[in-house]
Amino acid sequence: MFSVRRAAVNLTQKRAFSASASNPYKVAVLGAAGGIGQPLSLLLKLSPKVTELALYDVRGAPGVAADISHVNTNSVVKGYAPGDSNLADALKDAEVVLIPAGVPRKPGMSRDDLFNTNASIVRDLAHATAKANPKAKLCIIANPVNSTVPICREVYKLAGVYNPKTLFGVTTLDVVRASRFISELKSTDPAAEKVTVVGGHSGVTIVPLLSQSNHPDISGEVRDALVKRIQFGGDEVVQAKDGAGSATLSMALAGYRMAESLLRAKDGEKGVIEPTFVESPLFKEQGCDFFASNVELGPDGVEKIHGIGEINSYEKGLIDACVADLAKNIAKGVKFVEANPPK
Ligand SMILES: NC(=O)c1ccc[n+]([C@@H]2O[C@H](COP(=O)([O-])OP(=O)(O)OC[C@H]3O[C@@H](n4cnc5c(N)ncnc54)[C@H](O)[C@@H]3O)[C@@H](O)[C@H]2O)c1
Ligand SMILES: O=C(O)C[C@H](O)C(=O)O
Repeated sequence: MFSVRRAAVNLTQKRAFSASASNPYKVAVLGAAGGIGQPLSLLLKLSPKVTELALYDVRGAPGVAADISHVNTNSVVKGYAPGDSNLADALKDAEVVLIPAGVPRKPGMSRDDLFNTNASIVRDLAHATAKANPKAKLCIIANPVNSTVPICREVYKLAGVYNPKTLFGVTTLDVVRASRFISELKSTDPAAEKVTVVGGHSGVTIVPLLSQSNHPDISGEVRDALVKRIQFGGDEVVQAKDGAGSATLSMALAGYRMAESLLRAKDGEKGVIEPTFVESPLFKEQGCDFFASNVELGPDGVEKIHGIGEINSYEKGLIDACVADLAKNIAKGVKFVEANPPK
């Protein structure tokens, strides 16, 4: 027991000292005191790539920052409450900005039911980012991602600073879940299970391409149940939390993975690929300016958008259902900003 603890402490120290191998990076979390924000910030504190952590929330961020700042890694943590130039200061010089700010679902709600509350929260935070630090890589976690990401594009366009390479909807949780669920089914190591998931981030817009996984043989009712579980995995957590919110801990891991991948790519690492919801040519003709697929990341953000690859007729049906819903979700976000531009 003692030696295990020693090993853990040594690992933390080693990580802290290896920070010099990477460039210094500031990361900002907006909504940092929430269910996702807190564990996400903790994981970022453990990253040797992050040298400064800016934690902003409408309530509680200074306390969360004070707490996390005691973790024994070298990065500096600062908490920011609303007022004066605080939000702009939190955003200034950040390489990556993550936005988990917004309300989560309760049982019986769809992600789209969050639109009325979260659209304006995301619009205003995107507006602040467009003004204070338009070059930051902006990662949107707040739901409904299918609409909040287009909202950010419209806000950036109005500010004259839109760059499609730096706007990301975080869909990493869908592939995290997919690899875990398939590993449970097949009794394998989830780390070895890579499942491509494309489309958007809600219900039928989440399209797992099992034919491209290690188990293309999964078929019939087993396949249908697995696809449904991946598409509606978020509901499992919402129901289990019974009114207390949605996925926070698995989402923190997924958000951390996305941020870390962006920093690795910024540091010049080649072949960094993440699934993410970005402005994409793949289904533009069908009304979907945004689409999640595997994206190769580079120092400037999006380097190359991968196509969806070969799919079977069952998956073609899933894509058709996805595109029909997704186009509406995207249009809803665009219309919201037209009618309610940021002030
Ligand atoms: N993309 C995904 O895969 C994914 C996964 C899980 C949850 N989510 C979404 O993430 C969002 C947050 O979930 P949560 O469980 O952390 O919720 P939460 O309620 O626990 O935390 C949200 C935080 O945002 C803060 N906040 C609200 N308005 C703000 C503003 N204007 N500026 C700054 N902070 C503000 C709140 O004070 C709170 O601390 C939800 O919309 C949820 O649906 C997305
Ligand atoms: O399900 C939710 O509402 C939260 C999140 O989008 C998830 O996939 O867990």
